[in-house]
Amino acid sequence: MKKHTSSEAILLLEDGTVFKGKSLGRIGTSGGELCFNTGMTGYQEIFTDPSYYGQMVVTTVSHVGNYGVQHQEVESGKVQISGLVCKEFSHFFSRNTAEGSLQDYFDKAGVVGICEIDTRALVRHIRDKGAMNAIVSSEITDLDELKKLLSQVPDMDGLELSSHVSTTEVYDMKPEEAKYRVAVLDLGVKRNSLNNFNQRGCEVKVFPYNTPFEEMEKWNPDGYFISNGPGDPAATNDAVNSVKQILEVEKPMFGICMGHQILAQANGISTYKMHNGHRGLNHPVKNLVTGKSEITSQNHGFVVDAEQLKNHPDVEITHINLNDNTVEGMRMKNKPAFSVQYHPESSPGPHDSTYLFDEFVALLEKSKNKV
Ligand SMILES: NC(=O)CC[C@H](N)C(=O)O
Repeated sequence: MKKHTSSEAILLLEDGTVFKGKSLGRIGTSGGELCFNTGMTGYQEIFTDPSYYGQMVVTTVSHVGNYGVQHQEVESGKVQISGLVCKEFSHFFSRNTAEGSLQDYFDKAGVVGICEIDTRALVRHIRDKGAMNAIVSSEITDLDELKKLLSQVPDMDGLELSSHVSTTEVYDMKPEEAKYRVAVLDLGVKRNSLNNFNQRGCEVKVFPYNTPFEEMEKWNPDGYFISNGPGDPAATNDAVNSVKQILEVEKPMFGICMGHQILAQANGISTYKMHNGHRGLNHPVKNLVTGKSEITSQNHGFVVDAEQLKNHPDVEITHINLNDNTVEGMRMKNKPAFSVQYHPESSPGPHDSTYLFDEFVALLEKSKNKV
């Protein structure tokens, strides 16, 4: 294996804080919103999750890259993060089934990153000060020049990003025996959500983020899935309009993460940006319907307003986060529509919450029998 030689790299935060380290991935410059993920494993799934588009990921696990990469461990067709910030970046990998190194993978994908920095100090800093933009460079050392480039990185608040990651063509994924048809509004869908539907006998047709409701309804689906995705849910107007129309026909609807936030918006409930998002694989959530707790995979920076939800006549809270009591799930009282803020498809993460896919399929079955 050839030895990789890293050059110096700089990470500059919006508040002027500077971290110096070594380069990883492609030599270059890249900016985005800095966010940290506390997961201990599953880096390739995280880096290819479209919800991270426009964000630079700080990993709190200290070693990244040591088990290489594999083509089937992706959540979309490409690497989506705008940069990686970590402590130890391993240029060598040891796993029998690995197909290559993370370094080569990033180099090919054009991902710029920085390693050998004190990620504990960095995470404490953004945990206290809140989410902020940053720029990483392994080619520019002049801080004034970097500051200028950083000021051009857009603010996540108010930013529409689904159009950058959604499919442009409608496509279909069919299990051997398909019993139900699920139309997917792709705001940045993760592959494992689609797999979970296929595993339960659902054929899925995936539509671009701005597909009008009538277009999807022409396929005559049994139900709708509103996917996860990057950016500010308040800036994703087309999806909110489609969801309002889906609610009118009263077909089963399931939303995950961005899809959950869009369902809230469609009911006139607002979302807001959190001081720090939830990103990791061990977030405790309580299901208020069953009283059971589950350990969940999470990745979000926005959240649904709990007070507005509590006072809404048609919607109720079904799940809450046990760390900070934020809303983690809701359902409509008189319509077959529900959603969660976290990731039951996990990948990576624990599988405590896959029962939600079963509950959706039960709704599909019930609504089929009604017709
Ligand atoms: N994973 C997601 O769907 C994230 C939703 C939204 N972009 C947020 O950050 O809250």
